[in-house]
Amino acid sequence: MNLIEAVHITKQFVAGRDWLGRPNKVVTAVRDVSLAIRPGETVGLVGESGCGKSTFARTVLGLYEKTGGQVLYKGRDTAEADAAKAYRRCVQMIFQDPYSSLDPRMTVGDIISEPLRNYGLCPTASERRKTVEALLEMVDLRAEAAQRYPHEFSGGQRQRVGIARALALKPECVFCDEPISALDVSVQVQIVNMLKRLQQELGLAYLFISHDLAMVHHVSRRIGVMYLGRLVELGPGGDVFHRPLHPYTKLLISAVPRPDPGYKRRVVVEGEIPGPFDVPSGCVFHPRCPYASDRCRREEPLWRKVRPERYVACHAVAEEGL
Ligand SMILES: Nc1ncnc2c1ncn2[C@@H]1O[C@H](COP(=O)(O)OP(=O)(O)OP(=O)(O)O)[C@@H](O)[C@H]1O
Repeated sequence: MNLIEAVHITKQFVAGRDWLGRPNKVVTAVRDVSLAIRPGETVGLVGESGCGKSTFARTVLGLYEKTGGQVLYKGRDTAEADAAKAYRRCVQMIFQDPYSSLDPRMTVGDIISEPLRNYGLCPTASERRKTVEALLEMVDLRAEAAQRYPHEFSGGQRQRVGIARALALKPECVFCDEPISALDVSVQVQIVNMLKRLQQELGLAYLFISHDLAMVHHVSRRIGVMYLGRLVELGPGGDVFHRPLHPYTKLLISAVPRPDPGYKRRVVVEGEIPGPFDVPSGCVFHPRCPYASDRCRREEPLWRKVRPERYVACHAVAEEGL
């Protein structure tokens, strides 16, 4: 059974109001995205900045109210109070910026134990101290770190504190929103390896969000590719990375740096992402797509299963019968 299933999730933001305060300008940050996460697996979500990755994660988590769709937790609709309560504990999030996501006025011990206090777990101070120590050890920080403040730590150490806090409630799934992009490359490797170790030890599932397709490929069992709020491709990680179907995924892969100095980057498609207020008709990717036909300009492609576990929304792929 799926641990979490996002079904047809849509999220719109009000971006302008008329003189009576009525919304007259709306941004659709996420449109009709369905994605399931199974117990213990990592699903990567990739796409350029502004394509709606963070909004999707925050909406599925319940940090943003959804405009449409359903979130199921172990098959139960999280609109129901009981399922919602269990779900809130089961899924936690770690954020991109370890500098701003931790309250600078709180000690690391208080930051990590705050969720325990909010849920009435570990009622005594000594129980909380022991739990905090165990959590610090899990993320390779020393017990003394609990008495110190976030500014006394490096970026990588602060991200470890964020991870320890996310683990405090023993979640089954952690949404990792660009968890390493603010860190130095050597620290990125350490954090990714630690996330993998924690996954093994604790049986965690991850939704791993990044604009870096190579990194997403490195950590994920399955990869979803987003463009302008839509999911355009989904499949097993190796398949999406080595045999992409959607022209946009091919564009992302052509942009992945190669270690070979003789390698010439093959730019498959060019052009800027349209703004959220001038979303193209038909397939939203058609202005940048080298395979675009009249049909792509007119008709939005359907989300199609092309083989087991493999989905894509593209007229060209459908017509070639892949
Ligand atoms: N609170 C908000 N109010 C209005 N528009 C928003 C809000 N949050 C996000 N958006 C818009 O929704 C779209 C998707 O943004 P989102 O941050 O989810 O993308 P992203 O893929 O996570 O990009 P990044 O990696 O830069 O965070 C963008 O057009 C953004 O401007």
